[in-house]
Parts: sequence; C-alpha cells; structure tokens
Amino acid sequence: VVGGEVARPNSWPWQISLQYKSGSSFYHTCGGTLIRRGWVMTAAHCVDRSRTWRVVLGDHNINSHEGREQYMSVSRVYIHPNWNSNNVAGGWDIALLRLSSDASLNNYVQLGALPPAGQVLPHNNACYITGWGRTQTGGQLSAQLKQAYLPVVDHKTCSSSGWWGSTVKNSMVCAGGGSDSGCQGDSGGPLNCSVNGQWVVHGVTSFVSSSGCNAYRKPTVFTRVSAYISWMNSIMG
Ligand SMILES: CC(C)C[C@H](NC(=O)C(F)(F)F)C(=O)N[C@@H](C)C(=O)Nc1ccc(C(F)(F)F)cc1
Repeated sequence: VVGGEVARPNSWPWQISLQYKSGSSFYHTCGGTLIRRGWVMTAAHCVDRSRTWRVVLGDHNINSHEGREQYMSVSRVYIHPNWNSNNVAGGWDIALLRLSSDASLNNYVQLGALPPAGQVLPHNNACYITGWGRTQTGGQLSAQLKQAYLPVVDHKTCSSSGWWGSTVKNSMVCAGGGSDSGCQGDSGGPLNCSVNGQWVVHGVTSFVSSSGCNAYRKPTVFTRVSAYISWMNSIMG
C-alpha cells in the first residue's frame, strides 16, 4: 500500500497473509480474505505457481510472532477456469484456497462479508485497501498491515481514455487514482467497502500500472467479487 497509514492491529480481521515456503522459511507473497472458516479468497495470479503455501490469520506484523496468529496449511487451490496468466486484462483473477482445517473465529480472526451477486457500487463509494505490499513503487513490503482510503472510480470513468481504457472490464472494480494505491504484495487482498454501515469485501486486489503503483489516473484495479458469487458457491458448496 502506497500512502495511507498503518492499520490498528486486527481491525481487518478477515485479512490474511498468503506465504510460500522456501528452504525452511515462509515468505509473504499475497493477501487474501477469510470468507468461511475453511476457505480463503485470493487472486489467481498469486497461485499461478504451485508452491507449498500457508495462510496466516490474525496477523499484524508479518515479521514477528505476536501470539494472535493462526497458521493454516492449504489442502487445495481452485483457480478460476477462465483465468489466463498471460492476460490479467481479461479478468477472472480470482482463486479459492481450501484450508486443511477450520479457522477459530475470535477478536482477531473473523469472516469477511461478501456482496450480493451483481452489486456494483457507485462512483466515490468509500472503500479501503489493506495489505502488506510495497509502500512505494519498487520499495519494500510493509512489516505492519497498512490501509489506504480508495474511493470507487466508476467503470465509465475508469475505462475512459487517459484512464485504463479497454484494459478494465465490467468484471473489475477501480478505486483510488490519486497518490494512494495498492502495490506488489497487496495482490489477492480485500477492497473493503462501506455499504449501509457495514464493511463488505467488494474487490480482490488484481493489478496496478506497470509504470508505477500510484500512477496518475491509473486507479488500483480489483476483481469485482459480486461477479463471482455463483462460481464461489459452486466450489464451496
Ligand atoms: C503480476 C501482475 C499481473 C499483477 C500485479 N499486481 C499487483 O502488483 C497488485 F498488487 F496491485 F495487485 C501488477 O499489477 N504488477 C504490475 C507491475 C503489472 O505488471 N501491471 C500490469 C501489467 C499488464 C497490464 C495490462 F493488462 F494492461 F496488460 C496491466 C497492468
């Protein structure tokens, strides 16, 4: 996350860290959202490579053990069948991870709420991106979970010339476009939007401009969760 601020610890209790094993250590690579006690929603581009994964719940500082974390292994990865790793502009950047055991819900670990199928938020709807991604273009990951206020940019604006043009599809949500943005390492994490006073996860962080995370008129682009409710239900049962 470029800009924004460090989140109050565990104030986004559905945010997870997706980590891969290398040698004897695990490394943060993406975010994700706990949507059922045994299921995590993330981006397909995060799990393109088959690795040994773990999901960390209840985390704040990914470099220190604070005692609230739950470490879960992943028993199966479901990547959307239409995802094409050579074409992020095509959309379909969504995947589900089946955890090998159910999470324990508490003050630090909660389920993220999903939107009703088809719901599209209006221009300027209040949303926050959260994640441990780079804090500047080409910078380092954040040790502590960050948040940034990214209001929705409607499709009409986001897909216009000077903005993303036809790269952005209707199955995506744009948010931000100013000096705050997502950045590498935030992928797969939630876009948390305020709807009727409740936080609802409307986006899965998908891409930013290759010329810079907070490039002018290139809002952060998210997979629109409300376009994939039936697919997710078909997988999770
Ligand atoms: C691995 C990538 C597919 C996704 C990667 N995602 C992110 O960094 C994040 F965190 F914002 F989700 C990204 O945007 N990386 C930048 C550096 C990038 O490559 N952006 C990008 C590439 C191609 C296009 C397109 F679709 F226009 F070809 C658009 C953006």
